[in-house]
Amino acid sequence: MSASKPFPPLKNDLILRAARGEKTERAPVWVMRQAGRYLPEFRAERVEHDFFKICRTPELATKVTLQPIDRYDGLLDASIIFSDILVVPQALGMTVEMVPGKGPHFPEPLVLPEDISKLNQNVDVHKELQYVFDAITMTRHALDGRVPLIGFVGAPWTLMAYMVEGGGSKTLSKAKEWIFKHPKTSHDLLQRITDVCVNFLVGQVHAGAQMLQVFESWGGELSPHDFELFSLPYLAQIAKRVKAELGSEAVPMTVFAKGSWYALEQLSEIGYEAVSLDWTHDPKAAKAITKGRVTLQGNMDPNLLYGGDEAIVAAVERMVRGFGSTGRYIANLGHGILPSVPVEAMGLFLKTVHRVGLEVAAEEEKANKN
Ligand SMILES: Cc1c2[nH]c(c1CCC(=O)O)Cc1[nH]c(c(CCC(=O)O)c1C)Cc1[nH]c(c(CCC(=O)O)c1C)Cc1[nH]c(c(C)c1CCC(=O)O)C2
Repeated sequence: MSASKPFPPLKNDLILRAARGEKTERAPVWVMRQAGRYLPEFRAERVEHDFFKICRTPELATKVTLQPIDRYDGLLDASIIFSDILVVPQALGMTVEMVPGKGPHFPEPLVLPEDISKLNQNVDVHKELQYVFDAITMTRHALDGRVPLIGFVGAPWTLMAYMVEGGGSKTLSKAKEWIFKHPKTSHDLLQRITDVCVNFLVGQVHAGAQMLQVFESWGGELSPHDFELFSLPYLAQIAKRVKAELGSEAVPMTVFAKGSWYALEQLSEIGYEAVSLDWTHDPKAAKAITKGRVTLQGNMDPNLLYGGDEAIVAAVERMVRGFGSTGRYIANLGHGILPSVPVEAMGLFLKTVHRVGLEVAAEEEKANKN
């Protein structure tokens, strides 16, 4: 697979325009974890293949990335490459298993500060993560220009937390012990993860990714003070360095710091075109804080997809009317879609975003003429 063969022309660039702050005919929409277990066709692949086998096999990653695009034909305005944030700890030399029903598991997490010496030095992303680049290039061709392809990484604090906790955790007490007791080693570790993230994102764009998202899924576990010390500087560094390295090839970047509502203003000032919001933000309040500096993405509570048709429609109305439809807005959920959501509920969410988005766009145009 080579990135040198030209990619098919893009037929739908709504999300790229929305991210760059250009006017759109309606708000674009996609959903975090749109390829995943709520789709029966994804579960069928998982019966056959281990999770990381799918990630590591470009044909399989391409196939599942396209599953939601095909099923919700014409309703999704972006695809996101099928992979996981935990491929970066793997590239750093750690073993990560995906245990069905339990989630990620690291048999040998980082326990003592000196354990970071066991991690690979100077990670060559082309050696360790070439399979992601190949999957991106293959998917970009297979998409045939239907929608843009998003690449992603986990943010350094979230990845460090997994590497120290050894998996999910309710309290993050081990990772927090590190930052409080061993701040210097923690910063060393965060910097090493950042360096890999930067090279990995640059490589994803060279392979064909048209937009990038950084997932700080555990941002909200930090106090505002600790977020400013252990998350924000690395998020800022990633945006700055990726853009500098890509130069004229730079693509729009989104930051999603789940739970870090207190940092919205700062997140809108560190070089990302878009900030993704969880459902604890009120749309109008978030717009007032960010003052049009960035595109906002989100933010319906994913659990509303269990709430029945009426609740879904009402929530989409509130969301799209709150954010507006034609400027600096990308519709999404406030976090990943949950595994037991009915496929019809996702369909209704997407259709309603389109319908309300077009209605609001027409109203906005009328208001602008008056
Ligand atoms: C924290 C995080 C992870 N992975 C990811 C995050 C950040 C987003 C978030 O906050 O949810 C990101 C991610 N994970 C996955 C994608 C693929 C693209 C997409 O969004 O469709 C993306 C973008 C696939 C996946 N990643 C995972 C699955 C399910 C695994 C399976 O099939 O067994 C999928 C489809 C596994 C995973 N991977 C991770 C966890 C905690 C789990 C287990 C929880 C769960 O099972 O949902 C780590």
